[in-house]
Amino acid sequence: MADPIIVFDLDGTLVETAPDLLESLNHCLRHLNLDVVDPAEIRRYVGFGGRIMIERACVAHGHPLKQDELETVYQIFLEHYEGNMPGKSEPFPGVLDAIKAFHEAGYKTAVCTNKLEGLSRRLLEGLGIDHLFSAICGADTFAQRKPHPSHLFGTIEMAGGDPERCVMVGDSRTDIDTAKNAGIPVVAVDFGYTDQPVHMYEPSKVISHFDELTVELAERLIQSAFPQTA
Ligand SMILES: O=C(O)COP(=O)(O)O
Ligand SMILES: [Mg+2]
Repeated sequence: MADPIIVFDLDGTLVETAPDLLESLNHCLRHLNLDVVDPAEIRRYVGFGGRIMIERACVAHGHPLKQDELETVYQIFLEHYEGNMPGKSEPFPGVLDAIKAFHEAGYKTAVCTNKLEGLSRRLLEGLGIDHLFSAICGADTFAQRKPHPSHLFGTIEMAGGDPERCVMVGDSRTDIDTAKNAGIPVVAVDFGYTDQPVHMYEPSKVISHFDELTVELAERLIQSAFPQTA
């Protein structure tokens, strides 16, 4: 039988990656002779993958990129980002304790991210935490990416999880929309990367620290989303 499962977004939810994304994005902006982005600004551009982050930053800095220029800059970004991994990135406070408590309660955990799968694996391996996840699924793992629900459903299936005993945890509108599109309850962290405060996107619950992400909370959310599974 499939196990209950918690599916985590990566950037801004599981791992604080902004300092390294910032360095690699600014490496690209310098290459284009554009002004660099500051730590607060980059938080508005993350959530849809690296290409869109670069695109948004360049538009904001008065230099919209043509498709071929974007591809070139994206390759520069990937090379720089991958070459510096795991850099200053680290898991958010309390998340590893929360994962441990879920494992002890019989839950699986998995990652569903709009980062490329290879980069995601490399980052989690670099941090020594890849073994915690039964599946690590990126923007290029399936035909569709978040906010398409098949990215989340595919992750759950690959992990051996039960889609009717699942909670998604994310930091952005993309994650909240993904979970809603899949009919799965979603916990939003309020310390990640988003253009608007996450409560505006009406997740099932907002938390400010992972000590609030308890097995009891997950069970309550699952029970109200899927009363028949209780
Ligand atoms: O890198 C991004 O833009 C998004 O990554 P995430 O889906 O893990 O937040
Ligand atoms: Mg995120």
